Amino acid sequence: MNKAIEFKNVSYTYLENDVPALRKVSLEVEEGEFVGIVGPNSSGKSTICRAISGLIPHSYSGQLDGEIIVKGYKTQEVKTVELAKFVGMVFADPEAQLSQNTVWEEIAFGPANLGIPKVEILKRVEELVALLKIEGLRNKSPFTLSGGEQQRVAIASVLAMQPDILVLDEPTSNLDPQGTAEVFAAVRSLNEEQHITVVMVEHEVELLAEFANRILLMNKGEIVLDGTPSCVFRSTEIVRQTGLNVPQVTEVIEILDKEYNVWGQRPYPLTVEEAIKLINLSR
Ligand SMILES: Nc1ncnc2c1ncn2[C@@H]1O[C@H](COP(=O)(O)OP(=O)(O)OP(=O)(O)O)[C@@H](O)[C@H]1O
Repeated sequence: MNKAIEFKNVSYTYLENDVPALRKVSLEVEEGEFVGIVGPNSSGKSTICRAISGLIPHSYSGQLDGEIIVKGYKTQEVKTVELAKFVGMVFADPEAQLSQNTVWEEIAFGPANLGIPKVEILKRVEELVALLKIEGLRNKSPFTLSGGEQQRVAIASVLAMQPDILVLDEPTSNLDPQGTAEVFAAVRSLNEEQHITVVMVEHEVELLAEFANRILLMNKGEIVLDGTPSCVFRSTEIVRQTGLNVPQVTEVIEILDKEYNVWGQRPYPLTVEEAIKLINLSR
């Protein structure tokens, strides 16, 4: 397995801020992983995303120590336009990422700026509208779409640059449940079928528990837990100490177990499906 992202002892303090946003963070992400980042407000989640995409240090002022290596390149030494060929970044507000008259032009915009030949751009746009299930929206204005559709267009326009790594910073925080489900389904298929490495900051712990294969729990600029969703969300005490909730199913089973000792040696489930499976297995 090749490393997609490496943080070696990374600390970062924004200019005019006394408190470091990242404190000696070390991290290795292999190609093809789907990493979910959770943590309370101000714990450093967005800062990690900015550091992966090179916005830190290139577009933010502050003190960066340690080394960040993306696809073998030290981000400190490579311009953000160069890094954009490896890393695509999607933000919370889909509308703010859109600028063109039609969905087609929106997706073609990035590669056209890079001077990619028109035939290649055509091919990429057609592949992406199919992949993100937005074929019917090609000629529509991005500004007339639903939040979920807009976010999928934003993801498609980032993917048009063919990055190996997709970083999403709370991509569903402005979306309704339907839009959230659309974005998660799209990201899962990009990860599983296109083998794109995914790093996703998300408040929806239930969905991350189901979709990600690794969770980082951040608190006060540090990674306090790093493991499979099952390993992280079953560390209920540590998760709660940071002020976060564990998935609701896990919480209910834990309460029942503590009160009535009904769960035995089985691991606490993270999803309803898992709970039903574990209950059926023990019948
Ligand atoms: N542009 C900035 N300038 C100065 N300080 C910043 C900036 N962005 C973030 N910070 C500070 O860095 C720390 C970490 O912020 P960050 O946005 O990475 O946290 P977060 O976990 O993403 O929070 P949230 O969940 O609220 O978005 C916070 O103390 C925050 O105030």
